Amino acid sequence: MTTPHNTAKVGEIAKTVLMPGDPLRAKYIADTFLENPIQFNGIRNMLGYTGSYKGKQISVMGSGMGMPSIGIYSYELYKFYDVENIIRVGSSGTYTDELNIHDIVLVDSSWSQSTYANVQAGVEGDIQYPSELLTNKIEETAKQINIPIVRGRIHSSDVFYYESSVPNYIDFYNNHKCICTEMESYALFHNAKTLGKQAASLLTISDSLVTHEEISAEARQTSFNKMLQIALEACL
Ligand SMILES: O=P(O)(O)O[C@H]1O[C@H](CO)[C@@H](O)[C@H]1O
Ligand SMILES: O=c1cc[nH]c(=O)[nH]1
Repeated sequence: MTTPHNTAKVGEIAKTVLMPGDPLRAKYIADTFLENPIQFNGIRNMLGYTGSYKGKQISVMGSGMGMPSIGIYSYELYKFYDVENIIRVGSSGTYTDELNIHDIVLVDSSWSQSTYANVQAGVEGDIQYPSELLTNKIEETAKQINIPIVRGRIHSSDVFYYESSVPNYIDFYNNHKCICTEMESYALFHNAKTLGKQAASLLTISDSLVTHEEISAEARQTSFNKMLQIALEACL
């Protein structure tokens, strides 16, 4: 079957999907790391590809930005395409000067003010967790290939640009123990749990809320190879 957002037929998407927010990062991953990638989706330019990595079939697809967007794409992958594992591979802004640009964060919980889980399934609470098994596998893989990562709680926000009249990153860091921010993991983790599937999230620090240092839009498409290597190796 196809969906309003995905023209792939069942069987064209692998059991494990790497999911960056940016569809052009999905194309970069397919072009750089997958053998014989075949594009399965282009609707709304939300590019998706299936290819092989060291002999294993893996798919990669953009999620778009924000929880409504990853909510749709991840739900369809799990529910209609028999996908078992989704590993988000995202960019993130750090809330602390203990993290530097290009550091890699493995999410072990996501705090959010989002209503996604409540609206979608009546679930209360402001924290969602990734799948322990998949997250532990990613952590072990990073150790094996000697790429340092930091495991911690993150903030999944509905907002990128805040007014100064509302609490800022200092509050999210001090009072909610979030070390960095992005915009999708909370909804992804909720969908996975609700549908009995696996999800994990790896993030590369692209900018700092503390120092205002940041990398370019182009670098956010193409400079995350270490994080991608961890995610791909963890699929094997
Ligand atoms: O780089 P991606 O994976 O899109 O992730 C982060 O970047 C976007 C904001 O610039 C949001 O989607 C946020 O979660
Ligand atoms: O969601 C995001 C991603 C990167 N940097 C931010 O400040 N927010």
